[in-house]
Amino acid sequence: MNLVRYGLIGFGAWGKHHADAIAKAHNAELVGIAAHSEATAADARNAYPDAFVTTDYNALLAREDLDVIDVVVPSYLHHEVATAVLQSGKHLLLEKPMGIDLPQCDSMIASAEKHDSLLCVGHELRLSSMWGKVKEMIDDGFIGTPQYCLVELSRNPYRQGAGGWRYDINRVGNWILEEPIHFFDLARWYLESAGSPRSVYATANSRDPSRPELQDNFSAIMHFSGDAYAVVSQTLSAFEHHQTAKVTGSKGALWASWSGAMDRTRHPTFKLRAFDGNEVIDVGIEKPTGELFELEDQIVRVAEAIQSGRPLHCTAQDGRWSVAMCLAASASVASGAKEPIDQG
Ligand SMILES: NC(=O)C1=CN([C@@H]2O[C@H](COP(=O)(O)OP(=O)(O)OC[C@H]3O[C@@H](n4cnc5c(N)ncnc54)[C@H](OP(=O)(O)O)[C@@H]3O)[C@@H](O)[C@H]2O)C=CC1
Ligand SMILES: O=C1CO[C@H](CO)[C@@H](O)[C@@H]1O
Repeated sequence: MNLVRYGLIGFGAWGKHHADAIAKAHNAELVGIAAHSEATAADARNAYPDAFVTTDYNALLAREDLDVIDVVVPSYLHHEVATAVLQSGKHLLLEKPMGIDLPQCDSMIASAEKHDSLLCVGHELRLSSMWGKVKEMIDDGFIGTPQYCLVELSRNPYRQGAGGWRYDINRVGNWILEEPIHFFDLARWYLESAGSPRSVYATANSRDPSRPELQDNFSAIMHFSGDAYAVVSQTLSAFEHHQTAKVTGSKGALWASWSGAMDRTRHPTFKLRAFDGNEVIDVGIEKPTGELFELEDQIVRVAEAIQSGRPLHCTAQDGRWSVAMCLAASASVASGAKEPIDQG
């Protein structure tokens, strides 16, 4: 089968990992890269001398030898760049958050439908051998009817990002869209049988009085249409990177944990323990898990969707839900009240 031809827009901290994952993929090739500054373009040329490199993403999009464009730019540019990709008629892998507001998400969904393009959003944790195993065991009925889910992270502070975009509320949207968005996505996925997320109550605070709008500590309780609920909690005032998910049901419980020196380590420790109502077992995880591994699987999975129609792990609608949950949580932090979640 022909290799799927990838173009990449954005060659920053995470974009470089995307490039590496595309170059490694058995079913893909990295044909071109659009960077922003000349300095970043020079980095891309050095790392990938055979690739077409430009500082104008429209020059990349004008090429006819590309099947899919992978967009890894600061979040406030997702809508602008993704729209140009879809208008060029190519498939799209777009990093999370899908957009920083819901009209952006809706217009990208409409554009993908109009151009008959695949639109995958980069919630790669769904492909994890461990976070995905939790989902598989829930769906197999291991814990009975799922009723409660906690996803929690304790980590070191965010990086600034190119030109400081991650610490500028107008460009980042809010900090819930940065990392808790992954956990809202997991919680909704795990509690899928409980119906749709309906409302959220959230609270947050900042460790730095000069930027109260950027909140280091964040906690939310999200209610589903049945009586199930999820708790998402994160602190950025800690050390290393330690993530936990606990899911309980009418019969049993699952407890997954992951720890690394940082989010991008290739040498994490991780464990999944499971209780079926009778005994506690350690569940074997067949391959390493961590966002670099999941990113590699995501690149392959999108290529498979193009080659053979394999369903995407995370659709545009899933990406929109994740943004909707974060925006409702952000509104709740501001209002101090429980807020409804947009149902689309
Ligand atoms: N799914 C996940 O687990 C993760 C997702 N992300 C998401 O990925 C995105 C990028 O994050 P990250 O890599 O950390 O951010 P960085 O700030 O490190 O990198 C962003 C890059 O985008 C480039 N850029 C800006 N404008 C353009 C443009 N018009 N054309 C081409 N390139 C452009 C910048 O170029 P220059 O350097 O030249 O200024 C920079 O290199 C964000 O949306 C973030 O939320 C990030 C980490 C993990
Ligand atoms: O998963 C992630 C790791 O942290 C980054 C911020 O530093 C996020 O952008 C990202 O989504």
